[in-house]
Amino acid sequence: MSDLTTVLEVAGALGGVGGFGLGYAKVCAPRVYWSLVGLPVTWGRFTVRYRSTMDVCGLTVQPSRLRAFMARNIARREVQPVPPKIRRVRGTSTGLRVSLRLPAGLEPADVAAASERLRHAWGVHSVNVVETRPGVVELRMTGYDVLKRVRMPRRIKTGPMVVPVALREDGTAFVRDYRKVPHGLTLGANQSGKSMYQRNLVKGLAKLPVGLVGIDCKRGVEQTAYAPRLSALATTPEEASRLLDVLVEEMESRFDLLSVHGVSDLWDLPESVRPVPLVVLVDEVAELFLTAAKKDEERRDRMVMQMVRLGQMARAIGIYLEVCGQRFGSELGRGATMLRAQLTGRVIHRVNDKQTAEMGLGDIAPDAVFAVTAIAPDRPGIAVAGDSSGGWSRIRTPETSPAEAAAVCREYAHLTPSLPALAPFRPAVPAEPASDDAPSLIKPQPVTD
Ligand SMILES: Nc1ncnc2c1ncn2[C@@H]1O[C@H](COP(=O)(O)OP(=O)(O)OP(=O)(O)O)[C@@H](O)[C@H]1O
Repeated sequence: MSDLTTVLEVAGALGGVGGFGLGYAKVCAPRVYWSLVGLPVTWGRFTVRYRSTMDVCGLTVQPSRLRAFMARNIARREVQPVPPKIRRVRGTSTGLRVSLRLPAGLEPADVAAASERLRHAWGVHSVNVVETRPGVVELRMTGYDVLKRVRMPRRIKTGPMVVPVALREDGTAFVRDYRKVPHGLTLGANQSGKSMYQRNLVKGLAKLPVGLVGIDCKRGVEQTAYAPRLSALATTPEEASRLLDVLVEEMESRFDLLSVHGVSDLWDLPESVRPVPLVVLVDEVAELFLTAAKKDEERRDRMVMQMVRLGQMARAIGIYLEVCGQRFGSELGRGATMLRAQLTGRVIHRVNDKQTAEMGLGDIAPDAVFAVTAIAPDRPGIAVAGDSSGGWSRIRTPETSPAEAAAVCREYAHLTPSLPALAPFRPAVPAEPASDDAPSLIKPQPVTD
């Protein structure tokens, strides 16, 4: 009897420790908890309840006459409504992916409309529906809130101008693919996470063979730290205006090069003559539009016109715009909405009013405006990313400190291209912070080629 009691006591203790361990893992290591407990349970629940869930969620169709006829003659049983056919079920470290072939009569929008009901039925955190091919959708379920503590997936599709920046709420990576969506706009109120987003972007871009050009008219407070990796930096509207003129000249000379080689796109040029792609990072865009005196208006108008020209034509010659600000509407002045229309890669953080959310997404993904207004103030970094296809998703960047981004820029400084036209704008490089002393500035070496 005492042996049995001991065994029960040990089993109880182990159970308690195990239960505590699982409870701890659920809160502090949700990925581990999901892999050990959530995934098998959800997979089982999905398998057992699939047909009935699809039925009650209105995701079944009446069988075809032929099927009904065959069923009557062969099986002699009542014919059931038909749910989408399961093609593949795959567990991931964040959730469960199910690929479904839709029967005639169901469309992806029907499944998307039922995603909230499916989420409750299978007890998962979220269900996102993505059309992967005509007639095939993928249900991307997440077992826990992956945006709470962001960890980027280990395997991410890369490409010559592809930068992983953030995590989507379905557990996949959100990437900026400049060849697909050449120009981007990031909006958000104070403390919404714009700088963190830019930091992640710069950290990714710094590792690619591209030239980075900074325009930061807040006296360079954000972008000076990236100096080792910047080919040019403008910190005042006057400098920005001159830099934009140079970029437009660069664009024109690149077009001449394309015409000499009889191609219409930078990426069609032979590698030996292909100029390096440039990403122009504009921080706090409103600073470029604001004018204190009448005499500044002419410069402002010219600057906006140059940016609109770059927005309209520079994709073909590999110059991409990445603009960031708090608001971007017609109140900024002439040309603002024309420029905004060119910036189709939109990332909108928490904003102060619905009107700003509409400025950001109303023209390209109107369904996403509500999602922006619903971003909670206590979750900085959450944003809604939309593009001109009308699709959108909720994203969040991993936390990256300014020191981390600056360190990556220093590490990849050797990739900074020497562009003679931009040499006058090459920023001074802050010395590596060795102590708590204020960083000193080292003047850049003159560009020789
Ligand atoms: N992805 C994120 N995850 C966690 N915390 C974040 C994230 N993004 C931003 N934050 C936090 O939110 C705060 C504000 O972020 P950030 O400075 O990027 O905002 P901002 O929009 O650039 O603000 P401002 O316009 O005032 O400069 C910071 O304390 C930052 O650590």
